[in-house]
Amino acid sequence: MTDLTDDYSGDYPIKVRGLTNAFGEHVIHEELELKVRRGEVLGVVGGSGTGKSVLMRSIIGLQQPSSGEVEVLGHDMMTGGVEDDIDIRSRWGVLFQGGALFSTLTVGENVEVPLKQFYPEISDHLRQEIARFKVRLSGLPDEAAFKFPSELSGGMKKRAGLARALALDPELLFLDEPTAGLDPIGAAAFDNLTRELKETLGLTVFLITHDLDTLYAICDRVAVLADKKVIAVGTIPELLALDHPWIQEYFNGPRGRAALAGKEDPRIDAAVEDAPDGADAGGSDTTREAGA
Ligand SMILES: Nc1ncnc2c1ncn2[C@@H]1O[C@H](COP(=O)(O)OP(=O)(O)OP(=O)(O)O)[C@@H](O)[C@H]1O
Repeated sequence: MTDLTDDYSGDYPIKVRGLTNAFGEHVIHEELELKVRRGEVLGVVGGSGTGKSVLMRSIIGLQQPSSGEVEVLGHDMMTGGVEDDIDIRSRWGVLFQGGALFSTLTVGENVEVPLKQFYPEISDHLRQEIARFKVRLSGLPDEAAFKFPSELSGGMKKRAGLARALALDPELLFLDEPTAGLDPIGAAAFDNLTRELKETLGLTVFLITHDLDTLYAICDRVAVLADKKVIAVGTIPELLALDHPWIQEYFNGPRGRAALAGKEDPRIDAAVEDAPDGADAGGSDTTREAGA
């Protein structure tokens, strides 16, 4: 892996070393390396099927890798004990693709689920109050707490999923394609919310996305998955300087350029100017639907 920014002296709440994942003969990751910095929003990009979700599942212990090391908040996810595992799971929140809300529970009750699981001693009243606070924190109106997922718009469902991910005051937040399926205004609002929560709550965010606007708007660095590995991790200007065909096509192709339009970051402008040739500069498209 090429880590393009080596001027960092802080700690890494997520460390992945030599990770290999395979389903039968199908090798998804081979000796993958990744380190996530404390307090950053790390965007994770890559073509469809490159294993972004499998990587996230490996980090949070939902996927048993074939080999390698995964360390989260100092905890070895491969060999840690059950008690430790339970403790560590209360220190992160996850927003899965599609929200993964329980359809028979209201939004408030969905947010209460992890509170009940990890803090059964909390009174019903306090638990409900905490859940309603998380619902508001996620930008939903108070009354949304009493609605069922089927009564919510796609954007509201994402926010409800976010409220549940924030239930336990996590240090780490995992977001799997949080803006997929949202209209551009809803997606931009979700981006802003993510950034605001990251800054006010001091979160470290692992964010899988195909959404170039999200990358430009809120990601401190971006990790690129290809060839079964994280081929590079760095800021967008740093990635743009690399002569890798997928990276060039992704960031410097028509959708990448459209996402860039309107951004006033001289570092990015300079990087585009200096980027190796080869990207298709023609055409235009809706950047919020940008796929890989
Ligand atoms: N439980 C599983 N059993 C078998 N194969 C799986 C399983 N989970 C994922 N895969 C395969 O692993 C590969 C990577 O899947 P993954 O969902 O991580 O891709 P992704 O990069 O997140 O894709 P997308 O951007 O389309 O969401 C795919 O080929 C997928 O079919």
